[in-house]
Amino acid sequence: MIPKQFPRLLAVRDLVKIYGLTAKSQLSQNFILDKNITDKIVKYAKISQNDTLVVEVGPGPGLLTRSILETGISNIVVIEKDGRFLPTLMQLAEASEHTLKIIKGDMLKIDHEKIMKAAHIDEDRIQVSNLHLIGNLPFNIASSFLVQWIKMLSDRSGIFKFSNITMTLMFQKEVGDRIIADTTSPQRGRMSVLVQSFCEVKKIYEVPSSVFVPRPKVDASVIQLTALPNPFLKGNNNNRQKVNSYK
Ligand SMILES: C[S@@+](CC[C@H](N)C(=O)[O-])C[C@H]1O[C@@H](n2cnc3c(N)ncnc32)[C@H](O)[C@@H]1O
Repeated sequence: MIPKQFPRLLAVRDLVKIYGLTAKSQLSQNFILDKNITDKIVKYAKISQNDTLVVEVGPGPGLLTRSILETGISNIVVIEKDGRFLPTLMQLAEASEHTLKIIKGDMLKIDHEKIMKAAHIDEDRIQVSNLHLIGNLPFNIASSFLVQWIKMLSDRSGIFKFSNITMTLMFQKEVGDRIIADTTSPQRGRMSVLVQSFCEVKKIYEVPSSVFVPRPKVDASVIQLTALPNPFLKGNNNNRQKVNSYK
């Protein structure tokens, strides 16, 4: 369901000009200002209304966010470190009738309770709910994000307590290739083994450097990671029972 106010919002490209939003290289800001591309990312990500919560990391001026909202999703929280984007994101939040909640913060340091609070999700619902984590990640720290999230996924902490978790994340192509490399690939390394121990992985979209503003030196790819079932969760605890039976 598309909120009625959306067509009256200024185009993100114009908002970027109006607010003088030049990219900050230290925050690895390479924007996508072409709605066809963000719509495709969302389409290939298969974000659905079954997703209880969508969390977007680094929304920037918010074009990918608009594409997500247009799926009719009812709950989205975005975390953005750069305060300059707050006015454009707030316009979008108002137009979405507050389906969109904004947190200004650093995703590497944030207390995930803050995300759960913003989303109004209580602990009881988490174990039967779906989380979709999405983002055109800042290339310079994308691997740090992923390693932190896999660690949290391994102990099911923070937002990784949800029972079903899908992540749709943009990486620079070379990093994406390492994440999905199988045992026969020369690109296989620590990152492939770590991520594939906890997730099914696939490349869903290749994005040439020419679609970003400013244009980075490298191409990118969107990788989808689906968390493998946790053997220690309720209803899925065969391993734990096996351990107990030896006592
Ligand atoms: C590659 S840009 C993508 C922007 C926008 N999503 C797009 O596709 O046009 C990365 C975004 O992540 C933000 N960012 C960088 N480091 C961050 C962090 N530690 N926590 C949250 N956001 C961060 C940047 O300010 C920027 O908006």
